[in-house]
Amino acid sequence: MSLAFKNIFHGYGGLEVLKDVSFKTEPGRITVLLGPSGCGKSTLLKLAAGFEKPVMGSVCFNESPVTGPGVERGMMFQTPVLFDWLTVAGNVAFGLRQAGVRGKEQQDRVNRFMALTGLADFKDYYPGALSGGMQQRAALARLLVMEPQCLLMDEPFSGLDAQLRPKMQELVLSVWRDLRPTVLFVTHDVEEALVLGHRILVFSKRPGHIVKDIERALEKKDPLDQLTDPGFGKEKKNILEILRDL
Ligand SMILES: Nc1ncnc2c1ncn2[C@@H]1O[C@H](COP(=O)(O)OP(=O)(O)OP(=O)(O)O)[C@@H](O)[C@H]1O
Repeated sequence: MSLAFKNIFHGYGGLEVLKDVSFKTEPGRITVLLGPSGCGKSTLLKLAAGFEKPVMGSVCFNESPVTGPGVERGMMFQTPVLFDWLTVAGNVAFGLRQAGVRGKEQQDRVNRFMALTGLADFKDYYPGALSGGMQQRAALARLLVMEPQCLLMDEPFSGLDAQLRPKMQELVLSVWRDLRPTVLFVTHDVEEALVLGHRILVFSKRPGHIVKDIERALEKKDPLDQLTDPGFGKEKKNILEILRDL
């Protein structure tokens, strides 16, 4: 269940985006990619998802080269990707139907992941009737129902209100406690990186490369408890200093 990036160089036309990036995620842990806008964080997720191939270097999942998208690596975007014409339950069931999972098994899996993401009472709602946070819950349920081993999360909460974000972060932590997926989470928010990350990789400005690899405790408290922890401010300051000096 681990992703390995080896000597990745990538760019678009004449734009150099990633420069010699190598790291391997720990199985069943949350690795956060943190860095300034445009340094290539989302590009790394696209390479992991198999949407693009690196110009140089390799991406492997469980020791096998990534050659294209696969259900074992599920991606979540900043804007929830939902079908407006299907109910929440219909959206969550969509991938299962495509995969030929039907009947009671489909129903059980949809119900399980709607409950896990706090959507049990919203199954007959259409996405347009949901708040942004609920839409992201539905997007997460839709991803989780396919039982991916690895979650690729590209700033999924950056469009949400500040008071909603700790709730969504708690959701990620509770999903992680239940299912222990390997998570690669992109953010440019230092607090979010600290709240979620078991490991934080800090990237330079473009062309992005890793400037700091920070290991953190495995046990994760509730986001609000973490934010008010006396040591939290010091860790945040250390990272902000790294980002300031880039
Ligand atoms: N398909 C593409 N074609 C051309 N340029 C691209 C493409 N995708 C990304 N870029 C450029 O590559 C650079 C890195 O983009 P990327 O989205 O990976 O950065 P990021 O670190 O995730 O930034 P942000 O935090 O702002 O989302 C940016 O300058 C972006 O404009």
